[in-house]
Amino acid sequence: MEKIFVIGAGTMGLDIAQVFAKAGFEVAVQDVSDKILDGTRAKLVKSLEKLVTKGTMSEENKAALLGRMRFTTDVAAAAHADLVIEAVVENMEIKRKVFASLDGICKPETILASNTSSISITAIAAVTSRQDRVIGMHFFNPAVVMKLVEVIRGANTSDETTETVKALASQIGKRPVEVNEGPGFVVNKILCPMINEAVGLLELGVASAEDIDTAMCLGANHPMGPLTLADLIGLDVCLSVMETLHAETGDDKYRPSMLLRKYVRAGKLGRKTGVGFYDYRK
Ligand SMILES: CC(=O)CC(=O)SCCNC(=O)CCNC(=O)[C@H](O)C(C)(C)COP(=O)(O)OP(=O)(O)OC[C@H]1O[C@@H](n2cnc3c(N)ncnc32)[C@H](O)[C@@H]1OP(=O)(O)O
Ligand SMILES: NC(=O)C1=CN([C@@H]2O[C@H](COP(=O)(O)OP(=O)(O)OC[C@H]3O[C@@H](n4cnc5c(N)ncnc54)[C@H](O)[C@@H]3O)[C@@H](O)[C@H]2O)C=CC1
Repeated sequence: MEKIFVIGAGTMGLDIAQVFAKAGFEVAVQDVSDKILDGTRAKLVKSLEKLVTKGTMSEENKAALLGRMRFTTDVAAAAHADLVIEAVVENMEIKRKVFASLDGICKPETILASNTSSISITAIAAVTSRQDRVIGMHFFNPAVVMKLVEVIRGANTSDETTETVKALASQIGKRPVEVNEGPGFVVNKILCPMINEAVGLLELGVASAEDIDTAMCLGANHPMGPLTLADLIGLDVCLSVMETLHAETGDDKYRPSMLLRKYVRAGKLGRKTGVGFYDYRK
C-alpha cells in the first residue's frame, strides 16, 4: 500500500493526511473548493513551521513531508489510490454519496475507509459493490498526537481488510483496536454522553463552563475539560454523534442537550468557527 487519498480537508482530514505523509506515504487530500484547500495548506505549513522552530522537525523533513502531499478538488484522482479515507461531515447521506461515487472511481482492490465518529459502517458499505473492502478507520483528535485508531468492522467487512488496516495503523505509529459495529463504537459511546452531561450542567446553571472544566481536569485527571474538548472536536460533530446514539438505541439517556443544539444552530461550533463554549477570536 503506497498511495493514500483523504476526502475532506477539515479538522480531521488534514491531520490524518499529515500522519500518513510523515510515515512516508504519498497522500492526496481532496475537498470541495480551492479556497478550503488553500486554507488547509496554509494551516499545515504553519503547524510544521512551529515544529521546526521548536527543533522537533528538521527543515529537510518538513520539505519532504510537504513534497509527499497533494491537494485537489478532483475526486476522480482517487482512481490511483490504494486506500481512501473519508473524513467529510458526519452525515449519513453525504457519506453514502461519497462512497457510491468512490466505488465507481477506485480500483476494485482499493480499500474504502471512513473516519466516521458514530455512523454505521454497514450502512455506508451497502451503497458499494465491495462491502468486504469497506471499513471504519477512526482516528482521534488531534490525530497527529493521539495514539488510538478504532478499526471498525461492518457486517460484511472481510478478515483480510481488517488485518490490512490494523497493520497499516501500526505502520504509521498508531495503536489499533478492533471494534465490532455499534453506534459510537467504543470511545464516543462513552465520551460524547459525558460531554453532553457537561453541557446539561451548564444549561441547568449548576456551574460555569470554566468550573465544569476545572472540576473534570482536577477531579478526574482529564487532560482537558469536557467543554474545552467539545470545542476541539466541533459542537456539530458532538451533536451528530448524540443524534446517532439516540436514534440507533431509542434510549432517552442519549438525548442531545438543548443547549448543544442551540450553539450548533447559532454556528458556534467551537475552535473551527472561533467561538463555542469559549471564545478563540482574541
Ligand atoms: C469525536 C471523535 O470521533 C473522536 C475524538 O477525537 S474524541 C477527542 C479525543 N481527544 C481527546 O480526548 C484529547 C484530550 N486532550 C489531550 O489529550 C491534550 O490536551 C492534547 C493532546 C490535545 C494537548 O496536550 P498538550 O500536552 O497540551 O500537547 P501539546 O504540547 O500541544 O502537543 C503534544 C505534542 O504533540 C506535538 N504536536 C502538536 N501538534 C502537532 C502537529 N500538527 N504535528 C506534529 N506534532 C504536533 C507537539 O509538538 C507536542 O510534542 P512534544 O511533546 O514533543 O513537545
Ligand atoms: N472533529 C473531531 O474531533 C473528529 C471527527 N471525526 C469525524 O471525521 C469526519 C470529519 O470531521 P471534521 O474533520 O471534524 O469535520 P470538518 O467540518 O472540520 O471538515 C469536513 C470537511 O469535509 C468537507 N466536505 C464536505 N462534503 C464533502 C464532499 N462531498 N467531498 C469532499 N469534501 C467534503 C468540508 O468542506 C470540510 O472541509 C466526521 O465524520 C467526524 O465525525 C472523527 C474523529 C474526531
